[in-house]
Amino acid sequence: MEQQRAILLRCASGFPSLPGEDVVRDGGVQGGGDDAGVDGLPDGVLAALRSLKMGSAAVGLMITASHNAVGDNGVKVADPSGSMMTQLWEPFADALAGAPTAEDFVRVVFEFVDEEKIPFGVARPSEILLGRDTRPSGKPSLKLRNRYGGIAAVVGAVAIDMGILTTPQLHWMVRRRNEGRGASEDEYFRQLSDSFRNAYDPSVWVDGANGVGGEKLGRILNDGVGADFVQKEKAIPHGFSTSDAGRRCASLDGDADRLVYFRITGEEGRKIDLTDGDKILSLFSLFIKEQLAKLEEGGEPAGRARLGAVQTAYANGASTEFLRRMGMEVAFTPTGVKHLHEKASEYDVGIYFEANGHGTVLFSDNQKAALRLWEVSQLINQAVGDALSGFLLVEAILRHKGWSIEDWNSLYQDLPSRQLKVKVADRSVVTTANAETQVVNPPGLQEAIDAETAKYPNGRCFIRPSGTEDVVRVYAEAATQEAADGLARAVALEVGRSL
Ligand SMILES: CC(=O)N[C@H]1[C@@H](OP(=O)(O)O)O[C@H](CO)[C@@H](O)[C@@H]1O
Ligand SMILES: [Mg+2]
Repeated sequence: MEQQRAILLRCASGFPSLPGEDVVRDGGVQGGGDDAGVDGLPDGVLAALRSLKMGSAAVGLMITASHNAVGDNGVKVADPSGSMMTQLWEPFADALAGAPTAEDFVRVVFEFVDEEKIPFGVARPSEILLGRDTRPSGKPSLKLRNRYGGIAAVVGAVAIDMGILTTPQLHWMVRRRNEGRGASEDEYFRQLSDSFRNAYDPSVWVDGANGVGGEKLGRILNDGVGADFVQKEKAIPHGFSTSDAGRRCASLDGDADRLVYFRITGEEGRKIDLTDGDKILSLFSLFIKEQLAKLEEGGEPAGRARLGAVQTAYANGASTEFLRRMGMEVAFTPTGVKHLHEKASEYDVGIYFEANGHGTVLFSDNQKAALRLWEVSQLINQAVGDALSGFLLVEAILRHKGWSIEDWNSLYQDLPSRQLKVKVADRSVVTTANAETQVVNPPGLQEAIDAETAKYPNGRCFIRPSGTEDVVRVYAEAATQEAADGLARAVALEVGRSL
């Protein structure tokens, strides 16, 4: 234990040569001084400890900042099941990342090891699968070397560089590896293509956000592109033009775990018709409900499955109404896929999507017995939301129904909406309740929002602190675009005044 403490301290102090390098298979890490320091060390240590806690099962570490600007970077940790790292460990991750000195870092680690009874220092090596997106900062560098060093310093664990991957591919690989099944990229694509023969329509164009998703789909198209841009700005991404009007287009984000569709209308300059995550949820719900009804008609007990849709407050109000009218049970959770995923797993078939295009379908074991659904369950990534498998399933269902993107889009008409962000010094002063739809603190702000909202017919508005940026987000819906814009602006001013 003392030796482990000394090794960790040495790593955390930023020594250029790290212990355990020879147990690392890294395929080309340079020792250069391109980005000196110990960035990456906390994530390496975190992932290695998580693996130890879970009986040395494989854990994933994805180096990506998803839809954020190319200069940003971050990491995502995949648990041994392939889902996101347990929320119970988030305070520890924050404490590691925020430790001001090497000594503090080591103290945080050892306190946590004691508290969680992690079998620290055992001989059995754990395995960390590393993935990265196409950002230049993801390239093998000193940061990566620190990650390896951090991993090795904990237990002599082995890090395996899986190369450039989508986030969902890495989650899938972690899950498969821990099931003792083939986990290569070839196997990922084999599973997708086996369950998706002939569904890809070559007339569909894809905006890959210049990210790893595009590369995986055949290298397509990063500022002014991607699912976040298309969904929030409702504008045509770079690389597309009004001459593509009418065509069905899909847009992924930088690490391919978000998917939205759009159609360039060609009217009023650069306008698009957005078919967002809410509509993907609606399409999937419709299809799965129909299949269940058929099974039930045929006397199949699987047809009586408990089917649920999971949304956040950002879901367009019209989508919720559509789902409820269809007879779906609809549940709401706070923002962030970890919350939606957890809720969806309570159903026999749980479908979740954020409006921005993160989501997937989860099947309980008894449901997978139903054959069509089995095919769908094979196609759609059970570990995490995956834009590539989501895209293929949309294409398969549209083909099955003979639908165009207009048919699909006309399931319901979106209510006009507006999202704004207000830059604040300390977003943590805002706290919310009721799946983020009510402000608890600062006092009086919810009353001010209610008063503004009451001025607009069909108005709905909420605010919440972002989990990823130093901003408070404002969302408003109303009967007209002008009204939604007006409500969002008025509430943004209230937020500014009260913080
Ligand atoms: C309004 C919005 O799109 N929020 C996004 C954004 O979170 P914030 O906590 O709102 O910053 O990034 C998350 C991670 O990608 C995503 O899950 C979430 O939906
Ligand atoms: Mg993403």
